[in-house]
Amino acid sequence: MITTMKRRRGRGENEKDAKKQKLLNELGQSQLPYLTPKDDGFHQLWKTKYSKLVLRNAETIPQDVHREVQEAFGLLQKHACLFQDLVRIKGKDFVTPVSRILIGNPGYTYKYLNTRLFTVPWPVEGYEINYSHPEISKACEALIKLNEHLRRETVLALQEQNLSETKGTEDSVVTEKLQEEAAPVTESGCASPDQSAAHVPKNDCADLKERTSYNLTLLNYMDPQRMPFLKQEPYFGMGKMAVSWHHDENLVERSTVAVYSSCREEPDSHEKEAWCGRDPAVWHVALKVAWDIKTPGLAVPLYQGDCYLMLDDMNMTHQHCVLAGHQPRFSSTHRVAECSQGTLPYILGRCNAALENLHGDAALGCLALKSLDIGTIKGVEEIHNEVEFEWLRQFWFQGKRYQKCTDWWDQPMAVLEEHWRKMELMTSHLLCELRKEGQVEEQRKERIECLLPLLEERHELRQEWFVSSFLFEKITRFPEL
Ligand SMILES: O=C(O)CCC(=O)C(=O)O
Ligand SMILES: [Fe+2]
Repeated sequence: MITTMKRRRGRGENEKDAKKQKLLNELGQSQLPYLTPKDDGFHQLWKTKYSKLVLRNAETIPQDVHREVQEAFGLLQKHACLFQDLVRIKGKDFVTPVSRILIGNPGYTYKYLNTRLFTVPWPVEGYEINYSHPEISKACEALIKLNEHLRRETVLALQEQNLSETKGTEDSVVTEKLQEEAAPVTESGCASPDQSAAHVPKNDCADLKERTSYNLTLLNYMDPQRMPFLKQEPYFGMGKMAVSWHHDENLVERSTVAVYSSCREEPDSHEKEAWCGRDPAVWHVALKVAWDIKTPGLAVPLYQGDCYLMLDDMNMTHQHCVLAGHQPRFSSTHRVAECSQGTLPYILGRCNAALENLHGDAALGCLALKSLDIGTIKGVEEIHNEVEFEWLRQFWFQGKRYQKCTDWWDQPMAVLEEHWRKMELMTSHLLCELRKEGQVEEQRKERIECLLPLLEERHELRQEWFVSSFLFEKITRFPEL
């Protein structure tokens, strides 16, 4: 818990840096090779080293999905629902060049680069959701529909890849069967209970469902004309990047990431053959094998409505980045977020557990702590830090952005804040108790030793948040500085 909370630089990051530096040294001045579709060997490279990247051209996606999703992008933009994030990389704060919004299951959150985003809920049964405008409701509906489409495509793609390992004439018959089955996925998530397990040996049923049930999508938008200071891709010379090299974080292990890409085509005016390497006017997703400078990189152009899938463990074995074209572009990136500590019911449960140690009535001012056991104290103060830094400050920091779309988080956040206030009281009660005379000295020492690191952490994190808020305010309000 505590380690995930820290915004400070961890040992892992330093090791990664050293590894990266070693690669850069080996590389020296030269640039690594990469292939695009106009290069010989592009398809061969894709097939051999990037086989878990699957492209679904726009033509394979139903027209109504395209229409509704593209309309949704326009509506979200019209209502100014997308925002640049302040993220923290290697201990430093950065504002992302892309603007984002998270849409997904009600009460879910997704943390990337130390920023926790909260979902604008898409409509699922059993939840009443107020949207601030019917057009935002419409947009969320389109995205859940796209989500379902991509989920089915993913099941098919995973099954096809496993089948491609089986031999001979059976292939086409089995593929046909699976395509029929992938359409309405049953409650169990398998194409058909009696067939799939036998044909898909590596992905057992429950697994397959878990690793394809996207629970949220992170939408990205960027207009390159308005972003003159994009970073150059450093290893291959691929040109300007909208999103730098990374692995997607906080996903269920071996889960697929599915991306819908939407970008108007360039009016056909630029010199087609004037460049070598990738076409700088066209958006691309680029991939490389992690920590490997022998395998050439791959740059795949993305045209209006194209989708790509990063299947299975591809997000772990490879890194990806997004190369900017000339036109504005939206993408919707569907993920299976690892949410064991990232949902509203989870954090409410934690708070309730902490408040169990509170005896009495806050309103009447007669409060007491039930137990001063070191285990209990530690547990409570950890939860106190968790709700403050992982939830409340994250939410406060992002200001009123969620209210542009929905009031969904207002009430739960007020409840969490109320819980946090009680925990503040609990800490001050605890400190009072520890100051009291007449305690067994040994016990008192033990309690202080258990409490101190947690209070120190709270203090440091409050300072960090203060500095970040100040910086963000400055950057967003006075970008010219
Ligand atoms: O826009 C894309 O194609 C992918 C963006 C991406 O990699 C991300 O949001 O993590
Ligand atoms: Fe990504």
